[in-house]
Amino acid sequence: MRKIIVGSRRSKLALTQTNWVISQLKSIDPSFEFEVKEIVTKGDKILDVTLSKVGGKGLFVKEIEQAMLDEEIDMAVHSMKDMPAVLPAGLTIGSIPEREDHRDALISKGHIKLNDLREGSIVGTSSLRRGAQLLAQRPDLEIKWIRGNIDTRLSKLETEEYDAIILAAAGLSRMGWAADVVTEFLEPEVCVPAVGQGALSIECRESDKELRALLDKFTCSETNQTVRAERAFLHKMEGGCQVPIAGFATINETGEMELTGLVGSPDGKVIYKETLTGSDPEELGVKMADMLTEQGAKELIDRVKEELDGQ
Ligand SMILES: NCc1[nH]cc(CCC(=O)O)c1CC(=O)O
Repeated sequence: MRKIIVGSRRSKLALTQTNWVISQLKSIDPSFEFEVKEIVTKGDKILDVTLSKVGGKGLFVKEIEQAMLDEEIDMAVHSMKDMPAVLPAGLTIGSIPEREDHRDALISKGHIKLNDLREGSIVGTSSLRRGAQLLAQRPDLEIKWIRGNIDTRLSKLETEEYDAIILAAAGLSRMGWAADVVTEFLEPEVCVPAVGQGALSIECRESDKELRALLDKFTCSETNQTVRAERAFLHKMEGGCQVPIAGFATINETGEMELTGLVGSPDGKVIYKETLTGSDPEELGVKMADMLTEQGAKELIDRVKEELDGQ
């Protein structure tokens, strides 16, 4: 019997996701055994700085990937949103399971909806993407950075001066908290989700054929396609998470893929946003990036990056 060592961050969300994946894999093939090994990443240790300033996405996954290359662990479950565009040599995405809720969720004191928040309300988010899109609709709001795990952020809403916070619906759903805390789910028309939001990425060694055969059975073809289109867009834009970038794809009634891409300025004053349809995920993502670039998105990204570097 093969025993799979699964590396996981120590946060409640990471462990919940990891254990959920393990239970699903066990029901697909009961002949595998699993053991969870907790790993504390740099991203978990740095809690008081903006994510974009401390090195972005890679932060949460690098150490886990090293452990996988060193064969200390065999696989890891990541939030797709936290995955860098390019994987280290020797590793692969073995599975992309069906996507959870893709939307952002507003959680406010007194359950006041976005449009009804009083003028000047303070909204907590550490995401430039969320900040820009909120400000585009409600320039009067004050965006205040907030860091920490989901539970930390929820308690900060209670104890600090925030009127509302925005979190990914998926994380709240996986924790079983969504029904209790969410004031309003923000549809993509209101706030385009982060690339890969709500999806998971199961990473393993490229050479691990046995595990890959199992993981392959757990892949959702629709999620795989749509996330690939979103990630191709993100990769071509070269934005990282230092600039407000959003991307969300679905498969519509006619079976065609529909991708919405967005690039904006952090203050929400400039927003480039388009929706395109197509069938090849990578082609569609690149087409979106080219289109927004033509409109001026690339210059905006370079300008925003320069401003951040100068801080
Ligand atoms: N930025 C951190 C992060 N990475 C993944 C999730 C959970 C949601 C998901 O799987 O997309 C969250 C929390 C959040 O954004 O509220």
